Amino acid sequence: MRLVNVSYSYRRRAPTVLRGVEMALAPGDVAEVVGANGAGKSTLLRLMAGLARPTAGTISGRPAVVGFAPDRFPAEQPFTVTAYLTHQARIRRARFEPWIDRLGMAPLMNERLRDLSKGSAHKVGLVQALMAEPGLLVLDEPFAGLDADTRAELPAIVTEVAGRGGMVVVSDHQGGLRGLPSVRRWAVLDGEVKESTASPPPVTAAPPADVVVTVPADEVPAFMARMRGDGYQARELDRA
Ligand SMILES: Nc1ncnc2c1ncn2[C@@H]1O[C@H](COP(=O)(O)OP(=O)(O)OP(=O)(O)O)[C@@H](O)[C@H]1O
Repeated sequence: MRLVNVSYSYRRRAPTVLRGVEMALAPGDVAEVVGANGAGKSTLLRLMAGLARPTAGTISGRPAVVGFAPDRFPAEQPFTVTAYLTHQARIRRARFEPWIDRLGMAPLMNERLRDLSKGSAHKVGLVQALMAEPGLLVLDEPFAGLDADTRAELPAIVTEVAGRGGMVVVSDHQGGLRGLPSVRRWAVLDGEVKESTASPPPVTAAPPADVVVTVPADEVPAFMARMRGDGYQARELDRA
C-alpha cells in the first residue's frame, strides 16, 4: 500500500493536519505510528483505513479487507455484545466466536454495549476489526485500557496477522509492540510523517501508584467490576 503526497484538512479553510505524507507498506509489515497528542495519528490511521479521503495526494494498494479498531469504540448503542458481533459477522461473512475466549470476553457477551467499561468496549472494537482476517489491520491506541492478559495477547495477534501477509498499523503511546522483532516506526510531527530508523526509546514503566477511592457502599461491586475491566488491580479495603 502506498501513500503519495497525501495531505488532509478537516474542512476547507481548516488548518492542514497532515501534508506531503509518503509511506509504503508491504505485506507482513507492522507499523507503529507515534506522535504527541493532537499530532495527527488518528487522522493518518483513518486515511489509511479508507475512512477519510485525502484532501490531496493518493492512497493506492489498500487491501480489500480492512479491519479498523478506533481509539474510542462507539459504545452508545442498545445492542448486547452478542447481538452486535453477530450482526457484524453476518455483514463480513466472518466468525467472531474464536476471539471471545482469546480476549477474555465470555462474561461480557450478554452485556449491553452502553454498559461496558472502557476496556471491555475496546475489546468489542478489536473483535470486529479482527474477525474478517483483514489484509490491513489498523488499531488506534489498542493498548489503552486493556487488562493485563489482553495486553499480553495483542502482540501475538499482530504477529499472526502479519505472518499471513496482512499489514498492521498501530498508533501506540504505550510501547506495547516494542517487544516485536521488526516493527517499522513512523513519527507524526508538525503535520509531517517521517519513518524513523533509530531504535525506539525503551519503554519506561511508571512506578505503580496506589490510589484510594471512596465509593458509596452500594456502588462498590459495580465500581470494582469496572476498574478490573479497565485493567486496574482493584482491591476492596473496607466496606464500613
Ligand atoms: N473531526 C475533526 N474535526 C476537526 N478537527 C479535527 C477532528 N478530529 C481531529 N481534528 C484535529 O486534527 C488534529 C489531529 O488530531 P488527531 O486526532 O489525528 O491527533 P492524534 O495524534 O491522534 O491525537 P491523540 O494522541 O490525542 O489521540 C488535531 O488538531 C485535532 O484537533
